[in-house]
Amino acid sequence: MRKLMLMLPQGCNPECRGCSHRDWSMTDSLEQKRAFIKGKLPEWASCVEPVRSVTEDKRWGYRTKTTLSARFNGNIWEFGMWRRDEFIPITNCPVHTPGLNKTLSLLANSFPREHSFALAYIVISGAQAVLVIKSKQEPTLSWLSEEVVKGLASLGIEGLWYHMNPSTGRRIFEKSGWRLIWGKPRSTDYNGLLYGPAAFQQLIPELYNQSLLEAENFLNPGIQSAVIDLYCGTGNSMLRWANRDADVLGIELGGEAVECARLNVPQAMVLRGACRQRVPQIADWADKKRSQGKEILLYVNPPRTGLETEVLEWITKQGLPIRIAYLSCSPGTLSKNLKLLCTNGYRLVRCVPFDFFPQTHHVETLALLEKVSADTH
Ligand SMILES: C[S@@+](CC[C@H](N)C(=O)[O-])C[C@H]1O[C@@H](n2cnc3c(N)ncnc32)[C@H](O)[C@@H]1O
Repeated sequence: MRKLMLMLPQGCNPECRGCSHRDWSMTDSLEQKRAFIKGKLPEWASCVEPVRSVTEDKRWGYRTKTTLSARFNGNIWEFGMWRRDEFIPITNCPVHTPGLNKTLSLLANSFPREHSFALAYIVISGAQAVLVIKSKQEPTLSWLSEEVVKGLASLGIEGLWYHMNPSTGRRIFEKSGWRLIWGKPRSTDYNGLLYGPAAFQQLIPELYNQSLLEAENFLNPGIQSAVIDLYCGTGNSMLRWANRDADVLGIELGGEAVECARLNVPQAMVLRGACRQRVPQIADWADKKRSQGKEILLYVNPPRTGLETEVLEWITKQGLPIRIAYLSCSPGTLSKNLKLLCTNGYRLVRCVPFDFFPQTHHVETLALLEKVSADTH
């Protein structure tokens, strides 16, 4: 595909590989994303709708969360990413919100200027900031002056954590080793739901809510429905089903997300664990709801690895969900999962891509499926 090359915006480090569409026009980027999905889903290419995005002015400065490596270069603290042995500093990233960049700069200028402050990563998620320390020993707090705290608060930060993780590597967060060093442990997201420093959160509320609305319109839950929400996070989707008086079961692996989801959607039953391990409970719950005369609906939003084999087996063998909304961040695993679902009683009705990560090659896809006929299974 021929594409128009644009100038990089101010602050963008040409060495950074984070945004491979950053010098493409919006039209080129969205066309490439749609073509990429069609290429991954050739059987359903005609179902793939144009990619929904936000207006040009909202395609920069949208990231309210980031995870960056940290290093002390002998003089100052820097945040960025490692490529093999080379450190690529990211100081004023144009896809970050200005507030996020200011928070990073304030913290970098406040930390003790010494290698013994064993900071490995900084993770900022909305109003919660985590300093991941590659040591068992908690570092000094002498740097956290009233002035720093005031500065953080003025930038919208509400909770600051040390996370002691001596073995931190690719896996940044462990279950233990968390200590809130300032502020409060939970904040409220754009939809009014509680979240903590480790929970997953989608960016660009306008688009995310559009994807939830599409799923809601398709699933059409009501008092007659029982909705199974897999990989439910803090409960943004579950709240929609519960608000329409459906019975709701959510499954989520992250402890903090489960804790928040239970508070955010008290009407729902939320189980903690990997979905594959919760299949027996999912099956029991669905059978019970069926015997009460409820229709079964399914909403899934798994990580890149897609639906687990055990979950797919339950769906295809029992065939209980009459409609499925599947929000996927990986067209590759979506394609594999769709092949199985569509040769086992389901039909893809629509495929709506969303540009949740402008400037990058990433694209999210909402696949809407219905059961072919009630007596297929
Ligand atoms: C793409 S996020 C979606 C979260 C939520 N649906 C939302 O929109 O905010 C995937 C979620 O699945 C959780 N997760 C990852 N592996 C899981 C598994 N095997 N079983 C259940 N949840 C899992 C993650 O903790 C994360 O919250």
